[in-house]
Amino acid sequence: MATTLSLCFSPKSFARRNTNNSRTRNTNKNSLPNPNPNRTSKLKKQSGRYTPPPEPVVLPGGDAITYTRLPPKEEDFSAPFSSSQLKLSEATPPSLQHELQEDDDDDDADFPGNYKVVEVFEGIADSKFEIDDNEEEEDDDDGDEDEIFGDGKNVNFNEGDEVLNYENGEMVEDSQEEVKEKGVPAVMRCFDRAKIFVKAGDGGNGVVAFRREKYVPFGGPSGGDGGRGGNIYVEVDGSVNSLLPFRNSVHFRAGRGSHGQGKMQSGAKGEDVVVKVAPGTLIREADKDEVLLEMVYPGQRALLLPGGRGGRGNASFKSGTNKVPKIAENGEQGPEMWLELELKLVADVGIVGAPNAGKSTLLSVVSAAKPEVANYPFTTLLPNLGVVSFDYNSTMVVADLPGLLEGAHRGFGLGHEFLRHTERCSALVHVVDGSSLQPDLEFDAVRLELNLFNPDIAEKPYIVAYNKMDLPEAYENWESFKEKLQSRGITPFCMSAVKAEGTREVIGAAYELLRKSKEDKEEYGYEDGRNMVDLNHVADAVQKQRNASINDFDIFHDSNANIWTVVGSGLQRFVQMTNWRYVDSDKRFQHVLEACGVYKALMKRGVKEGDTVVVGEMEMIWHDSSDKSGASRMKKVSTDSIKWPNWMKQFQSKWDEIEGKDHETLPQNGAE
Ligand SMILES: Nc1nc2c(ncn2[C@@H]2O[C@H](COP(=O)(O)OP(=O)(O)OP(=O)(O)O)[C@@H](O)[C@H]2O)c(=O)[nH]1
Ligand SMILES: [Mg+2]
Repeated sequence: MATTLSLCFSPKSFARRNTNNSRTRNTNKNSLPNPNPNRTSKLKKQSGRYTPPPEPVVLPGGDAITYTRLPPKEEDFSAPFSSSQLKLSEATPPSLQHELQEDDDDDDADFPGNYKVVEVFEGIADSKFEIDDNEEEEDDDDGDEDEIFGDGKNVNFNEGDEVLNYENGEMVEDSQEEVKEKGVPAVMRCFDRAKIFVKAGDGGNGVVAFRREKYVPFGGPSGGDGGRGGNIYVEVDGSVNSLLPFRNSVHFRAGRGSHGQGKMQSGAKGEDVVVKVAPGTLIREADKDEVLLEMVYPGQRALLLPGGRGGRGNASFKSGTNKVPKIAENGEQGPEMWLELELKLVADVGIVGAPNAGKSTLLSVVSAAKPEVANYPFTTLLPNLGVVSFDYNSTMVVADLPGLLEGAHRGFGLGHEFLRHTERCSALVHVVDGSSLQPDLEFDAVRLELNLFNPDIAEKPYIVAYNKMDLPEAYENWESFKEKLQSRGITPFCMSAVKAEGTREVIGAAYELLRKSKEDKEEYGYEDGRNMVDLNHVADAVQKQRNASINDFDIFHDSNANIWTVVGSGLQRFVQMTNWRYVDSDKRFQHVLEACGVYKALMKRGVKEGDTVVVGEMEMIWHDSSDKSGASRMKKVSTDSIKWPNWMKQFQSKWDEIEGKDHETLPQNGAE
């Protein structure tokens, strides 16, 4: 029994696909003129709906990519806190705002590019910036997307976009999750996560052209291939130390390859796009846990998404049996994805402890960093980094983190915002305030918080530094504290950070832990980031999927609706690259389906006359041919039985209207 697939698009199903599937529409866009010339202006109107974001606070010296500290805004501190949380207005002396402002100026001198005194990345939250993802998705599906690059209008806040709920002036705590974000005034939130959209360039289309030259009769096919689409790279830029630039640029689209031209001219390659990130940026696919890339060392570069291949022109289809091929391919679509970026400090040692324990004081005496030190909790609002150098060759980066409160893992206080930065540290220094009422309980409470936040952090090697030994109450409690810890197998250090006594021993011990952990890592060949992993593995995976054989496919049958769906990435790519404008495309399509065994497999599974068969974005009706001659199946397919998809006709009439009729008529099947 001979068999064919009739290319009968049902207008209904096409309409459905057209709205839901951007790939379908892109294909049409490539192959047909824009039937709606007003679309560009509509787009502009859409983007005009967004209220332009207010100018962020920018440090002197041009575009700031790093905030040292933003001046607190009145409204940020006016939010009521739950009773278990510390009220910042109480804890912060009135002069703080002024001091912070002064600090800004001082710190600027140290930027960028060293860790001397660096406090990192802070975002301003403003509900005006809220744009839901769907809206962005809509923009993405727009036909004009290739021309838009980092439009600066679509802003996506992950940390700062929370809208707090208040009832009668009281904050409504719906769930534990919400508590986490509500405890922190917006101005203190750390802009260390960002969501961006990346899309590699589509390949340019190949064209059908024939050589026409005087004295050269039958010049033959001369349609050139389309150019390759641009690639998306991710690169670590040492001069960037926050994700702040992604507040304004959310979309990164590489250029599309140019279309081929006559006289065998291939299209130009699309422009590459390099996304620059700060050292210590983790990249995940949005809403997935797996880390795709870990960008640590300045200069590291990863090919993330390779551009689509250019479609072949008709010159490439010339063969012994077909010397005048009227066929050319669409360019391959460039892959696209939403990414989540997360910035983690690249610190070797993290200083943790309860608020007011003396963490910042310790950092200030062991490094050149000048963090804010004051006698009230939550002096440190953002992590501070300092470089501790023992000699020329041995240095380490130490991060002083905001104090941890009981319940920090659930979001109380500020420390939870930054705990994730310690995930990357090799060792911790746990500072205990010796002058507190019960230092050992304070110690246990902080350890518990670390454990509850992430057991991996609690398992890191750590030093216990009992501080404020110059105060009598601390001195008195030291022996009992030491004994208690020793009975648990921990040997604590004592120090007076403010007098810089005992601090060298503490930091020396931390360095020892660090050195040991580095040695362990080197054993596993993990240390040199440049050789650590093949950073192109994401692109390789994309490429592998692209190179999937056309013969690898699965068939799914929906017996209720009599729909057969043929799924295979090779086949789907083939369908996407088929340019239905050209006469020979349909023949080739039928031929390939037969050659790769789709017909055979369908018949084996029991496909019947009139069943719907879906391959990629094509929907077809199965047609059993009654011709039983011994000729090959493809020959048996009468060209009359092949119908152009309905949408071709619809668009042809629109095109006629727009162009005023007198253009080259689309070739009709069977017209040869
Ligand atoms: N007497 C004495 N006071 C100290 C010592 N170390 C720190 N302090 C004081 O303790 C207070 C808090 O010090 P910070 O270094 O700001 O404490 P912190 O742990 O960074 O506090 P937060 O950033 O708020 O979590 C300041 O007034 C310091 O001067 C010490 O060894 N002896
Ligand atoms: Mg501090």
